[in-house]
Amino acid sequence: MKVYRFKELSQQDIHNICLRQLEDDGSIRDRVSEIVNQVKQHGDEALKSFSSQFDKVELKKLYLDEAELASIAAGIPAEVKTAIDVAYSNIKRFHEAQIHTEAPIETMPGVTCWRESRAIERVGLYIPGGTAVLPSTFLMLGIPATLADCKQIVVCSPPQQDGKTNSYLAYCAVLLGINRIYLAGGAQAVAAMAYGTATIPKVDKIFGPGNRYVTQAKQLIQGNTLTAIDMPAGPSEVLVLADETANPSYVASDLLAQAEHGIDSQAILVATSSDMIDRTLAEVQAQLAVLPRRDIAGKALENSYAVLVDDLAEGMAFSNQYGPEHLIIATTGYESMVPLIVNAGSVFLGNLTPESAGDYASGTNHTLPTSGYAKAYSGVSIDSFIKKITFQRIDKTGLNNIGNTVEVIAAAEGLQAHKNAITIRLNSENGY
Ligand SMILES: NC(=O)c1ccc[n+]([C@@H]2O[C@H](COP(=O)([O-])OP(=O)(O)OC[C@H]3O[C@@H](n4cnc5c(N)ncnc54)[C@H](O)[C@@H]3O)[C@@H](O)[C@H]2O)c1
Ligand SMILES: N[C@H](CO)Cc1c[nH]c[nH+]1
Ligand SMILES: [Zn+2]
Repeated sequence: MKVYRFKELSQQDIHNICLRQLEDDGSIRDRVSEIVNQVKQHGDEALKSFSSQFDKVELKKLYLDEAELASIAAGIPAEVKTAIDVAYSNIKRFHEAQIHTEAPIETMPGVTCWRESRAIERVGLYIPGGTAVLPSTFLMLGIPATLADCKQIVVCSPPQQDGKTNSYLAYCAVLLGINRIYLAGGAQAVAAMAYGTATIPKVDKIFGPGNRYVTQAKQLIQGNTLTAIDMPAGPSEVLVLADETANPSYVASDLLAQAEHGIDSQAILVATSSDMIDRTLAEVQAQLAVLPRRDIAGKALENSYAVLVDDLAEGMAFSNQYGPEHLIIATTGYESMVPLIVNAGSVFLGNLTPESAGDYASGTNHTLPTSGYAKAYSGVSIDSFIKKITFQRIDKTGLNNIGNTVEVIAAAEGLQAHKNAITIRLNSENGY
C-alpha cells in the first residue's frame, strides 16, 4: 500500500486518489451494453448462453421452485442456520423501526395535506455469487422488501456449477417466504429484470450490489427502461480513521475484510501517526499471508493506500472528500468526530465495532453506495422499497383561504386555466 502525506498532496492529487474505479477505457461499458442487448433480443436463450460462458453450467431451467429450495435448504448446517436466524432477527428489528406514518398537516384552516407510503409493487433483488455467495445480501434486501410488503419479489443469483444454489441462499428464501430463485448472474440478470424474459418477470426497481458488470448494467438500464435502481453499490471499500490509540491488528483486520471482497475493492487507512501506519501495514502483511483469499485481497491492496494527516480534523476532511462506503473511527473520543461526518455510507465507532458486524448481523443494512456515491445516496432501507404519495383535501373555508393566492400566482405565470379552476369554485352559487 502506498503512503501519502496529506500536506504534500495538491487538490488534483486528492481528486485523483479519491477516484476508485480502475481505469475503464470503455471496454466494460461496451461489454455490458452487448450483454444487455443480447438479453433484450433473445431473452431466456441469451441467459442460458451467458450462464454457460460465465458460470460454466448448462441450464435447462432458469429457476429453482419452492419445493427445490426447501429440499436444498434442509441441508444447511445447524450452526449456520442459527447464525442466519440471529442475523435475520436483528436486521428485521432494525428495519421494522423505519416504518412510519406521517400525521396530516393543516397548512391553512381548511387545507389539509399528508403523505402515505405504498410499496413498490415489483422489485428485483440481485444476490452476488461470483467469487463468494452472499446469503447476508439476501437478508439485507429480502427483509426490507418483505417488511415493505412488495407484491412481487424477483430474486436473481448466479447458478453454481451444478445448476443449483447453495443451502444458505435456499434457507434465506425459505425464511423470507420467497418461493423462487432465478438462476442468472451478472449484467444479464440485471437486463432480464429490467426488460423481462419469458421466465424472469420485469420489475419496477432493481436492488443489490455486485461487481463492475452488475453495477454498470444497473446504470445502463436505468436510463433506457422504466426501471429504477437502488444506487450504484459496487466494489466494497472501507476507510479507517485511526489515532495513536488504535490497535494496529484490529485496523489491519478491518482493511483486509473489505479487501478480500474483490480485486477492485479498496481499503484506505488515514492516521495521525506514521508509527501507526507502519505497524498497521506490517500487520496487514502478516494477516494477509494466511488468508484463503490472499490473492484477491493482495490485488485489492495494490489499489489501496494510507494517508498521514496532521490531526483528526484533517483526516475527517479527507474522508468526507473520499465519501467511503464504510467509515471506521478507531480513535478515542470518537463521539466528537460524529458531527464532522458528512459523507459515508455506514459508520462504525470505536475499537470494538468491526465493520463485519454490520456486514452480517448487527442490524444495519450492508447494501451501501460505493465509489463516492455516499455523497448523494443513502444505503438500502425500508424507504428504498416504498414510494410516498401526497394527498390533500380542501374544504369551503380552505378554498376561501387559499383561493386568491393560487389565482394571483396562476395569473403571474400566464396560466388562465389554472386560475379558472379556483375562480369557478369560488363563484359557484351553491358553494361546492
Ligand atoms: N456495495 C455493497 O453494498 C456491496 C455488498 C456486497 C458485495 N459487494 C460487492 O459485490 C461484488 C460481488 O462480485 P462477484 O464478482 O463476486 O459476484 P457478482 O454476482 O457481482 O458477479 C458474478 C457475475 O459477473 C459476471 N462476470 C464475471 N466475469 C465477467 C466478464 N468478464 N464479463 C462479463 N460478465 C462477467 C458473470 O455473469 C458472473 O455470474 C464484489 O465486488 C463486492 O465487493 C458490494
Ligand atoms: N462488505 C459488503 C458490502 O460492501 C457486504 C458483505 C457481504 N458479505 C460480507 N460482506
Ligand atoms: Zn464485507
